[in-house]
Amino acid sequence: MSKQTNSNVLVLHTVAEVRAWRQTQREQNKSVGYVATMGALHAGHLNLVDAAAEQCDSVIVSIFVNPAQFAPHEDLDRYPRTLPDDITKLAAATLPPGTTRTVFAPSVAEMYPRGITTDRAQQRGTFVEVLGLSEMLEGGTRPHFFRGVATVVAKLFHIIMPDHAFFGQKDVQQCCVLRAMVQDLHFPLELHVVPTVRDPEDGLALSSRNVYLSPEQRLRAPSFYRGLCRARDLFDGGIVSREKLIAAVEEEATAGALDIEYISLSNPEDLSELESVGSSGAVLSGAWRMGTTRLIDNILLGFNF
Ligand SMILES: Nc1ncnc2c1ncn2[C@@H]1O[C@H](COP(=O)(O)OP(=O)(O)OP(=O)(O)O)[C@@H](O)[C@H]1O
Ligand SMILES: CC(C)(CO)[C@@H](O)C(=O)[O-]
Ligand code: BAL
Repeated sequence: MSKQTNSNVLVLHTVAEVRAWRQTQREQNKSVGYVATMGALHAGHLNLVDAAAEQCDSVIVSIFVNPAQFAPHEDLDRYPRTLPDDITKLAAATLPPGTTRTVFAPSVAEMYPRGITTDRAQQRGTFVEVLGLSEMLEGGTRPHFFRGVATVVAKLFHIIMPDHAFFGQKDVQQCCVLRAMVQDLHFPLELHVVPTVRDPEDGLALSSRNVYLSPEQRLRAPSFYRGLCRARDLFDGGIVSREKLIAAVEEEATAGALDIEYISLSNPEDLSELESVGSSGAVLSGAWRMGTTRLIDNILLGFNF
């Protein structure tokens, strides 16, 4: 049942409601900008909403913790779920006057009519896989992950039919995978990558999973970004070698006693590992663990999306 909350956010829960809403936007000649999220909204998400509102008349945010992108041992059950707060934040966002604000918060059954389990061997039904780009980096540690992301985002694109979709650079490989999916499946939309929003004090990339960090872990977490900044300084000074750029990140991350999972210098087109930054630029990215929490970050060298 759709609901107008806080007076300016329309909250929809079913595919049928979204289809009816989409038809109205079409009849009113409103362009639709879409932001996909798993909720627990923070300033990074709200920055995507701002970007969507700058470009489009009507902004829709999906809030759905997607079981298909979690492995059985991951944090699906404890992932923060804060729908009422999320709606309040969207209601309070300062957007251009007249911007229509809508939330799509479906149930798992609505999104996966055949059911969904995190046990991949037991999954049934239709899935989307972007081969090649999904296997390395994040896909190396989370082999189920991009299949789950591509599947749910393809479903959401079909349901919402946005003109523009906005994703965060923090999840850089996700942007590459989804960009390829849009191209391969001929989705009639424009995909935008929005820069990472960081803590203004210490530069840690905002992430819903930061709430898992203890105060002591939170103090150490920004050392990865400090390493990325040092690598950027080297690159700006003409250093392009993989060894030197990665060593700069490694040194800072080691000083912060981070448990590094990978540090990568990769080609922005196919995410293959590079020996040096060439004319197409490079993505310098990585993942690390702090106890049971896993965080990621990246910077772009010599190119922009
Ligand atoms: N700090 C950020 N800056 C810009 N975009 C962001 C930031 N954090 C998340 N996003 C983007 O918001 C969208 C929804 O992401 P999601 O709901 O998973 O949030 P998250 O903070 O990345 O959570 P998680 O901790 O699960 O990775 C994605 O496109 C993601 O890249
Ligand atoms: C794109 C997404 C909302 C799909 O569930 C998720 O992977 C995320 O929040 O980045
Ligand atoms: N922000 C990507 C969602 C995930 O890590 O599950």
